[in-house]
Parts: sequence; structure tokens; C-alpha cells
Amino acid sequence: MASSLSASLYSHVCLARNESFSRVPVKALSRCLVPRKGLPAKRCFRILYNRKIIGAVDSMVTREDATPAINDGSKIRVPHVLTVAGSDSGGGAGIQADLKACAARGVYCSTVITAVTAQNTVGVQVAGVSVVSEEFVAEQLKSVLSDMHVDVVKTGMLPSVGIVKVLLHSLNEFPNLALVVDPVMVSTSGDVLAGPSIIDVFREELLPRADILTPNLHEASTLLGGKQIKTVGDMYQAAKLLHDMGPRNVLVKGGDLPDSFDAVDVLFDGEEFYELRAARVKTCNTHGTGCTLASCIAAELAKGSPILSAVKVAKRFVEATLDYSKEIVVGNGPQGPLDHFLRIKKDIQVSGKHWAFDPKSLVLYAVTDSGMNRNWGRSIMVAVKDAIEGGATIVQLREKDAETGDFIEAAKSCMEVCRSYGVPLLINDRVDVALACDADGVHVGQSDMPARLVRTILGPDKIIGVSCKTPEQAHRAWVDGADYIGCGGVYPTNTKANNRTIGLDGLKAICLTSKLPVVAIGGIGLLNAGTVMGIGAPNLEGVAVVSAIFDRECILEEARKLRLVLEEAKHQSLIRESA
Ligand SMILES: Cc1ncc(COP(=O)(O)OP(=O)(O)O)c(N)n1
Ligand SMILES: Cc1ncsc1CCOP(=O)(O)O
Repeated sequence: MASSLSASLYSHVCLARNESFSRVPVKALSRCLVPRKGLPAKRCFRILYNRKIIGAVDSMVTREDATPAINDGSKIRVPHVLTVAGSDSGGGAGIQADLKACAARGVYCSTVITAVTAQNTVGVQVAGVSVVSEEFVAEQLKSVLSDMHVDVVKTGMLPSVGIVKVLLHSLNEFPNLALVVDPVMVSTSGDVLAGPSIIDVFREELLPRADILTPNLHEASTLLGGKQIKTVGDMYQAAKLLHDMGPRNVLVKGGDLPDSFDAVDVLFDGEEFYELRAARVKTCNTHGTGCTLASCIAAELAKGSPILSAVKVAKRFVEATLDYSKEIVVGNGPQGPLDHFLRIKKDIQVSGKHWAFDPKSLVLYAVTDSGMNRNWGRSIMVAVKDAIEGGATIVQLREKDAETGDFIEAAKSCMEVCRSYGVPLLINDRVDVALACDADGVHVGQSDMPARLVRTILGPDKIIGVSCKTPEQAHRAWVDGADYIGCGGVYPTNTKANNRTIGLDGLKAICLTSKLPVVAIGGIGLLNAGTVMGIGAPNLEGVAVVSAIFDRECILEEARKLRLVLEEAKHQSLIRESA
């Protein structure tokens, strides 16, 4: 229930706007009003209205109702953060960090540049700040706000009182915008980015409009007239004092706290304090951490998160990014940047996928079977290694009766083997196992997870194969973003029960229309592999076999012979083509 104060206040808000008092934004209003408890509603309203805070009530309502991405069937509205900040030529902080942080969090980010700085990993260079004129900052704000639907404004470097005033003017025009204020005053290298004259306008006009203020210890101390902040207890006091200046939430960041084992931040929402702790990452690559944190908070708010979860997610993101970036070397200076996308790059490097899927790798596709390995008394890792040494060009782990934990362990060890030979490894059916072992892809059947969904989960780089028995299924696989199709069973087989065969004619019919490369499967071995490849379909790249390799005494030898047959078939088809 809304407190009577909240309800009464909201009625004043509605009256002032000629709106009916139908929708009381209970949570928003009570969050907004907590520090002003005890005042009569009329007076509260006047204070809030005069200090232009009523807009924030709206912005909170908006965010409570917000949907991360509004999809009306054909159009998707993406959560949107506008950053008003300075450019960092080194790409580590400022506008550049904000853009990367929002992109990494899946949020659109537009930019209003307040200053251009010449800086790198050493610091801001002499005469390295060129402030953009107030008129041109106003022009940029107009361009963005008159056209785009912005959810949250995030501020960074605001180098002059005039620029703050220009921004405040826009915020007054768009009272629904939520506001995240990162009071950037000094760069991580110690260079001053906003003079003392700024402090008054911050305190009196910008902070009262902010939904959240995110100062580090130095900035908190500056805003509080030089108050010493040396302990977590001091941070609590600072958060409370800053909150009294008007922002609805204050996050005092303790990254620079001396003798602190953890990275401690203190959040105060006017009612409760939250002490948020993260592991302190040992790294010199911290340039842009503050901008990144504030942008992430803004991004989460734009998605519709409440303040506390936005701050928690942002803090976790920064911690992870610091960890990913701890060993990168970008410049020669003492303070390197964060790399927001390192996780993606790491995946690419580790999986060795610098190239797109090569259909030629389908020539001899070895599909494992735990039962067969058990019968022959060998480990899956040895079986996979022997198959590759014999000439298998791609491997699929098809472990139908393995426990999940065992499957993941086996998959991890097979990944090591496959990577060492540069052979892709796919997982049959189990997207979770593929993710857990960072496999190169997944093969799914018609009754498994739809390929479109697998693609969404695995991303654009992984290989996806789909089993198909008809041209229609092959077409669907192509539409869904698969890389290849497996067609069969071509011949009867004991390896897969109740599996309708499609024969060579069925295989031909699919190959004829498939836009994707095809691998044939089912009952294929040394004696018929040549015949299968001889159907003369240019997109038939190879054969997938289980028993012909894994249900044999010597896997390596069987794979070698099969590969020879396939090479010979390829040779013959080249001769036919050129004849
Ligand atoms: C290369 C290749 N083609 C087809 C299959 C069969 O997959 P699916 O239809 O999912 O059947 P199961 O393997 O789950 O029995 C395959 N595994 N590989
Ligand atoms: C998994 C699968 N899908 C269609 S047939 C088949 C089994 C192929 O096994 P084998 O190569 O031993 O005939």
C-alpha cells in the first residue's frame, strides 16, 4: 500500500498536471519520498517541484513499467542510455568506456561529447583537454533527445558550469529521463577534469535531479568540502551526507580505500545502507572502471532494473571485466584500460575459431558411442585421438547414456585432444554440455532443441548441425542458422533404433535443394562410402560414421582406410566433373 504521504503527495503531482489520480506508483513514490518523511505532503510536493524532482517520480514510474526490449512483432525498442561525457583518445574511459559498457550489457548508447581529451595509458597530456562549446553540447543534446527514445542519461566529465546548465535545461525539458551522475573530477591518473567552480552547481542543481550519484572517495570528499574518508564507516557517513544533497541514491565507491582487502562500495537509498563487496582484482588495468560501473548501472536501469539490482549487476560486471583484462597490455604507461569484450575474444582465441566453419571438415565425421567404447574397453579420449590420427576431420560426442558430470569431464578432455589436432568437436543434443566445455558446436535432431534457439544460445561462431530426412527440414535448418545438415539414415543400422532410412534417393533429393553442406549418415562404412559419395552432389561433403570406426578393434586403422576411400571418391568426382 502507498503510505498516506505518498498517496497524498501523488495527488498533488497529478493535480499539478491535470491528471487523474488513478495510478499511484507506490514503490517509486515511496523510494523517492523516504528522506522527506515527516513533512506535510503539500510541502513535500513544493520542495520536489521547485527542485525539479517531480520528473524523477515519473522516470521511476517509467522504469517500473519498463520492458527490456519492447517487441510489437515487427519492431523492437532497445533500452537506451545517453552518455554526456568526455572523449578519451586512449579508448579506456569516458565516452568510449560508456559505449563499450552499454554494448556489453546489450543496451543502445548515444553520446553527447562535452570535451575531447588527449590521453593514453600514461595520463592526460599537457594541454590535453579541449572543451566543447556550450552551444554545441546543446546542439548534440537536441539532436539525440528530439529524435530518440532515451531511458537513462548518464553523465561523466562535465567540464564547465555552462555545460552543466545546458544539460539541466534538457533534463527539465525531458523530466521522464532517469539520471545517473558519475561526478568525474579527476582522472585515474590524477589529472583534473573539472574545476572547483563546478562543485556548487553540482551540489545545488545536478545532484537533486540524480537518481543515483556514484562518487569515488576523492569525489565524495570534494563534494563534501574536503571531508576525510578513510574507513568504511566514513563511507557510510559520506553516503548519508551526499544523500542529503538530493540524489535519491548514493553509491560511494571504496576502490581507493587504504588497507582494504575487498573492493567495498556503500549504497544508501535514503532508508537503508548496503555494503557491497567484491574481490579486489590485482591489476594495473583499471582505467575506465568508474565510467564502466556508472554506465552499467545506467544500462541496467534502462532495462527496467531497480537500483539495488542494477548496482549489484554492474559491480559484478566490473569485477569480471577487471579480471578478464588483468593481463592485457595496451600501452606503455602505468595504467591500462579495461577491455569490456575480452570474454568474447577469449572464447574466440581458446576455441581457435579465427575462421568460419569449413564444410570441407565434414569429409570424415567420427561420431562416438559410449557403449562401443565400453565394449572395447577404451576411454573416449583414446578413441577420439585414434580416430583423428587415422584421418577423422570432425568429431561428435554422442553419449546417450552418460551422466551429465561424466559427459562434461569427457567432453573437456576430448576438447583438449581435438584442439591439439585442430579438429572441431561437436556435442550431440546437449547445448549445456557444449557450453560447459566450450565445444566448437552442437548437432541436434528434429525433436531436440530447435536450431534457431541453439544459435541464439551458442552465438554466431559455433557450428550447428541438424539431422534432416526431407528437403523441407533442410530448408528449415538453413533458415534457422545451421551450418550443415546430417542426412540419414541412408542405410539400415544397428546403432540407432527405429530410424527410418531414406536411401540414396532420399539423400539425393535433399542434396539437390539444400543450401547447406550435407554429410550422409547411417550404415555407412568401407564398403559403401564410395557409392554414397558417388551420387555426384556437389554439396555432399562427406560421411558420418559410428560403428565403422568405433566398433572396430583398431580405430586408427579403420579411420585411415575409410579416409582413403573418401579421398579416392573425391578424386573420381573431380575427374567426372572435368570430363
Ligand atoms: C552428423 C550427424 N547426423 C545425424 C545425426 C543424428 O542426430 P539425431 O537426429 O539427433 O539423432 P541422435 O544422434 O540423437 O540419435 C548425428 N548424430 N550426427
Ligand atoms: C546417429 C544416427 N543418425 C542416423 S543413423 C545414425 C547412426 C549411424 O551409426 P552407424 O554409422 O554405426 O550406422
